[in-house]
Amino acid sequence: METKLQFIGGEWVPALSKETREIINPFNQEVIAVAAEGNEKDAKEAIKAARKAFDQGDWSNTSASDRGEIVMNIANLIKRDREELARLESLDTGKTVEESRGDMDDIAGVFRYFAEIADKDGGELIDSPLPNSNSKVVKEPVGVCGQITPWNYPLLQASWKLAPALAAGNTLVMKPSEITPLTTVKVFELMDEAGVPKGVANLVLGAGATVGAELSSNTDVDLISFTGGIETGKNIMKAASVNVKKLALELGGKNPNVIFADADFETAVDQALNGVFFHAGQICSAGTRIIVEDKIHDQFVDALVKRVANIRLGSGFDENTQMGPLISKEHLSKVMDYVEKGKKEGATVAVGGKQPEDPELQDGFFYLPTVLTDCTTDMSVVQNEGFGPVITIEKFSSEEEAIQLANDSIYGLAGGVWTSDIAKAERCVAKMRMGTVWINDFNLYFPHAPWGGFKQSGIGRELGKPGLDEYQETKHIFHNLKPEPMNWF
Ligand SMILES: NC(=O)c1ccc[n+]([C@@H]2O[C@H](COP(=O)([O-])OP(=O)(O)OC[C@H]3O[C@@H](n4cnc5c(N)ncnc54)[C@H](O)[C@@H]3O)[C@@H](O)[C@H]2O)c1
Ligand SMILES: C[N+](C)(C)CC=O
Repeated sequence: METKLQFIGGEWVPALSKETREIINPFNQEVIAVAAEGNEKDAKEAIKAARKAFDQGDWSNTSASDRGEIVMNIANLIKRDREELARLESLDTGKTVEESRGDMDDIAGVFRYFAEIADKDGGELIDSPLPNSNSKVVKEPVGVCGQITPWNYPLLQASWKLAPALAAGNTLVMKPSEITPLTTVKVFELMDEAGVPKGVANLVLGAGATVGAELSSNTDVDLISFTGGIETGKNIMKAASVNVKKLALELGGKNPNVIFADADFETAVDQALNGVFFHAGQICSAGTRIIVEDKIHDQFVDALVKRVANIRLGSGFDENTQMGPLISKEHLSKVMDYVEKGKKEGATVAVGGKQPEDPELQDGFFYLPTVLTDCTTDMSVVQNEGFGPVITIEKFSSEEEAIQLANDSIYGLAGGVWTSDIAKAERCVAKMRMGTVWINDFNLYFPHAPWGGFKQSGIGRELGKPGLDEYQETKHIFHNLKPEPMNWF
């Protein structure tokens, strides 16, 4: 597949340098596409196009309902091309096609949601302190938005940024992860087909250090929205300070899944697996930190290990496969180092802890689903995000201890509590310092519910009404209907 093009000012163009990058299938390391490799110069061109479209184009003044209609067209085109998009996502990321189909349904739902709320907030009149006056508050687009996405959910994370930015009347430049650009390229074709005007949505492909850094530091960009790792987030935050850009950061997590002895045991075990092993654990909100009540610890570990040992690895295109490979050789080696460090610190490998020996999996970046027991809160495997199929298990003996452990983290993205005691569940979630907390569930997200992190898991929210607010400025307009001199001076 040839994808040597970027989308700038409504035209498909190669990188100015003519450089390209090979896109690799993580299942077998075959080259599946050749993509343009843009750099700072391409990013500057795209920002110029987005600036012009915002300052001189009609998009920001188009009625919100007309913008909503175009965003709805995108949702419908994603539904139309669901299978093609899902297969492309699986080819690029290694995840199962079934998972990718679910992602495409979620993505269409995200565009539909923001299309529907685009025209639902026309502003409000507020009480004025003076007679013969009125005071109103209106929402306006922020301007030119830089949007940077990761490789794990390439199109899903892109949709959480594209849909609200367009619905709110902004123009944008998106940079997908350089290793998984394929579905984002395809969606820019669909946005063009859906009627997004020229220059409004621009796409630059390439590395973070070049394209991403330019988007973060360029003073013509008014907002930067980033999803990715915590260290990259900190760099972007520094770069964005140059013109005090608005900033939205969706960063990592090491998410606690607290299991009390009175939980529905079978369901808690089953959902603990779902909470981690989709996409080989490469999920920001994966429940990789299991904190289980000591009374059921051994029984829980036994049940979990039996199920984990039976997870079927393979090609995402094989319908028997339950878990695909990791994204890259570099990432595989990071996950291996993470587990080795945990072992040195005293964790015990209850299952997994190595690459599979199956000859059919030797060309892919596979790692066995892994459970580490005897974990304590001071260990690096408990504190750091592994971003792989690795669960750490800790024990607790009281509700207070469970909460204390769950909150003992620099992260605050998501967490879960399993119990049949409703009051206990409510007490726990009230104290858990995370942007999303599930009671008797894990890893559920949908367009209406805001998503984002407490603590170092991020700044701001995507999805829900707050996800639209990120892309809007609030303006107060005071109108004096009977101006007269004050004669103060
Ligand atoms: N909170 C969430 O909703 C959420 C969702 C998905 C992924 N994530 C996080 O993403 C991380 C994994 O993704 P990743 O490895 O692609 O992250 P990453 O930080 O390495 O890269 C993310 C994006 O940032 C770009 N980038 C890299 N350096 C840059 C720089 N200096 N300036 C600007 N852009 C730069 C990359 O090219 C890529 O497009 C994990 O930590 C995961 O938890 C968070
Ligand atoms: C936000 N989510 C869960 C869709 C993907 C995180 O990596």
